Amino acid sequence: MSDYSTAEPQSIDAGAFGRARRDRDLANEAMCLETRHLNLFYGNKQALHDINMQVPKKRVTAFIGPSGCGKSTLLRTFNRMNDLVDGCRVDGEILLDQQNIFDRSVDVTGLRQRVGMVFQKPNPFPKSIYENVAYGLRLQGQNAKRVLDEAVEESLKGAALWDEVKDRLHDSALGLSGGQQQRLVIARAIAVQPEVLLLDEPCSALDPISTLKVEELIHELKEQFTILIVTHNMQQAARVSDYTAFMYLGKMVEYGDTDTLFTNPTNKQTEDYITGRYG
Ligand SMILES: Nc1ncnc2c1ncn2[C@@H]1O[C@H](COP(=O)(O)OP(=O)(O)OP(=O)(O)O)[C@@H](O)[C@H]1O
Repeated sequence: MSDYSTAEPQSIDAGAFGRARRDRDLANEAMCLETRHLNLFYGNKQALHDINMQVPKKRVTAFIGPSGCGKSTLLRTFNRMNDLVDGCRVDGEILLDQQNIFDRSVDVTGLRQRVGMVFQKPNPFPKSIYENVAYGLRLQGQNAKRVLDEAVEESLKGAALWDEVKDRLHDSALGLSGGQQQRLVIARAIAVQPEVLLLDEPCSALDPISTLKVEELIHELKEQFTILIVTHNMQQAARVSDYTAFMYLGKMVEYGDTDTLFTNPTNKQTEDYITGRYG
């Protein structure tokens, strides 16, 4: 039975998560990703300082912290999106299933298929709904109609969008609402069957109802994928995640089970932030 309820928590106190407590323990998890002494620099400016964390498989891990603390930078490092930023330099390691993603032998396009990403603002291509979802598979050389039809249907079902679009698959994706576009982008990401999904504030451009749908979707997707989410919204982090990392000034201040971090943080900075005393 799902432990997820859509009720809005009144505050971040014990029992106010809008869901049952999960009380996860990293010691009992199989790991998907691990960072080791990860430092990142934009030119001379260091944006990440000695990040060491393990990200468990098929769980939701949330990154929270004040603006500019490095949440998005860290998220983008997991599929080397920062390679595209001029002057950006990384040292340390990130292991994906025990292989360092910075190894020369790693094919970055392949890495980004294994580690898919969804951004804040829905970014469907100016193509049909069908072609948006089929895009990654076509890039891999898959053009068999039967295979694509099946993958498009499965992915749209997986993104909880199929019922809303099944009769208009060949219409432009740009005609969908913002919330539908974000679920389409998620369908596009899962069509290539990644292991990991990186979600960078996926709900911040959405209305409350679409936000709820995406949150419910995240809960379903973790059956299949390892999910990392950056969010500004602490209630959202508390609702959707199993584990939470609190970052401050490029450092990981506290990381662990979401229930514990929000109800009994070990660090004073974490406590100040989650109780709104930060600033
Ligand atoms: N492309 C870039 N070039 C130079 N500095 C950058 C770049 N991107 C981010 N930074 C800097 O790195 C630091 C971390 O930024 P980042 O966007 O990762 O933080 P964030 O926690 O995600 O912030 P927000 O919540 O506001 O999105 C900030 O000081 C930011 O100004």
